[in-house]
Amino acid sequence: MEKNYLIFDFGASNGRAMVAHFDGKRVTMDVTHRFEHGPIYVTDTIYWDILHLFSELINGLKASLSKYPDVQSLAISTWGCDFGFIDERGKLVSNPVTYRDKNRHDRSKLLYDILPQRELFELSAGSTNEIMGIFQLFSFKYENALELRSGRKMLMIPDLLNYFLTGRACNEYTNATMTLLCNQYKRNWEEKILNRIGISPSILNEIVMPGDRIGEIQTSICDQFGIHPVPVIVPATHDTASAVAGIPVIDEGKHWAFISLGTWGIMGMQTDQPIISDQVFLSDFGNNAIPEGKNMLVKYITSLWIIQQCRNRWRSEFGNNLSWDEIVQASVQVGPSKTFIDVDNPIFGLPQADMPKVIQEDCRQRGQKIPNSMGDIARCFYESLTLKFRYNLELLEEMSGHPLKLLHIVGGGVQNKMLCQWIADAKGIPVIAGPTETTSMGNLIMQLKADREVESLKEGREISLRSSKIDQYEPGDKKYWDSAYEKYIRLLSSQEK
Ligand SMILES: Nc1ncnc2c1ncn2[C@@H]1O[C@H](COP(=O)(O)OP(=O)(O)OP(=O)(O)O)[C@@H](O)[C@H]1O
Ligand SMILES: C[C@H](O)[C@H](O)[C@@H](O)C(=O)CO
Repeated sequence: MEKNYLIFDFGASNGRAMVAHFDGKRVTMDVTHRFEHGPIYVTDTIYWDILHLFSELINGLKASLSKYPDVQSLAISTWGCDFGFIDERGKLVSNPVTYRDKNRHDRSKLLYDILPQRELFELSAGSTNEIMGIFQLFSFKYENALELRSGRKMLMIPDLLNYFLTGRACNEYTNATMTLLCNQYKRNWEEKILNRIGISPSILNEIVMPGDRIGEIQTSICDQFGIHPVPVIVPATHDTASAVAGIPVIDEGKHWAFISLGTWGIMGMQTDQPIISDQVFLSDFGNNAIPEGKNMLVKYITSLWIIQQCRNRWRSEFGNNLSWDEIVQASVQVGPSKTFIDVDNPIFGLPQADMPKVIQEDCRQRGQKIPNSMGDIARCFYESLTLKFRYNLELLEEMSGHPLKLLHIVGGGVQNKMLCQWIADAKGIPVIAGPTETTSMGNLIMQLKADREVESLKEGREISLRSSKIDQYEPGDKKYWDSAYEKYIRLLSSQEK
């Protein structure tokens, strides 16, 4: 008998509700609701509009339940890092601040005066990339912000949405590791970190694990919106952890790595334990939880965000119809790039009104030829990103002590076939690309586990493999990429000086 499950996958620029039909072997998905949203700049801060997100959650629920009243459960995954607070009455204190807000980045040095970066890494095992939650929490502390004066419970974005739905305030573990407030060996909050930054542990809640049932839609919400109660499961609420859970792994025994390719390129490998070492720290990698007590050793690389920002700008010049295809074709036509950027340079991670100009200015400052046309700029970006991936894949090989045999690329970025082929060529590794919807697949696997339809992540990934459209890219000629890589490495080392 076919069973239906409701998935909410909210990304940083759009969200969707999907109903997955599971026939015991395979899954098909029906997108029942889609919406756009985005960060909002006001009073020198960039916020998320959490009530807009909640109203879209309700729209997704209504659309899905009217078509599929029999869904077994629902589960929500969103981007990581960000959180809001509820006060002592259980009311929302304010809109959550986004991980791209400048303040949390600017204040990281002050945090490190209290809790040195290396110590933070060793206590949490996480990447000390400034997008992580602790930097925002510290920024609130520094400002003596209302969030901390009135806030009684800190809830990550999916935790907050779950709380609005069910009335239960808890923190799901994979996303909790995106705060750097957890000790990933003990799988619990790390009081040493909280004490050092002067935050009361009481703001943190019971930790729940992917696959746990946390309740059902509360009566007041059902009455208000004319829907019926549905069990609420926590998946890996951090979308990347869900994406990794959903990878259609073709050979678990091979040394494989992954890139979750979207606005971020989250590159890494699955390991049994968090890895804390000099090499991991110095390479800006870190650990985050994925389901079943497993770990991902990852690096958060600013990726298609840069070209998305460029497209926003180009659309204002060339018209709103400018497609990804046209940008990719323009980059193909101009031929090999004469210039490169370091996509990890913080200026590329911030919202920019004119990203093409920021790229040109960076090239000028580094004494490189300035890319002029849309094609030149896109080519410079796509090649730089490809080389950055090669660089980090080599670091992963050094860290793990094994050559990589296979790379899985998942997420919206797999629609860029040229980029997938370039990554295969530049690293000389076969790439399995797809599906675009791995986060939803990973979300579903945890609902299937909660419903005892599958026993393990491994079994879930076999379902993902049977149900997904994947493309294989064999590595081609590496000569061009070897010479480009030499130039790129020179650029990276000149930056360090
Ligand atoms: N047809 C296409 N050709 C080339 N690139 C594409 C195509 N479609 C999407 N992309 C690239 O993939 C990126 C991400 O796509 P999309 O927004 O569908 O994914 P997503 O999973 O929602 O990403 P995120 O969750 O990180 O926001 C786009 O910014 C774009 O660079
Ligand atoms: C940086 C975060 O992990 C973010 O949630 C990431 O998962 C993402 O943007 C994927 O779309």
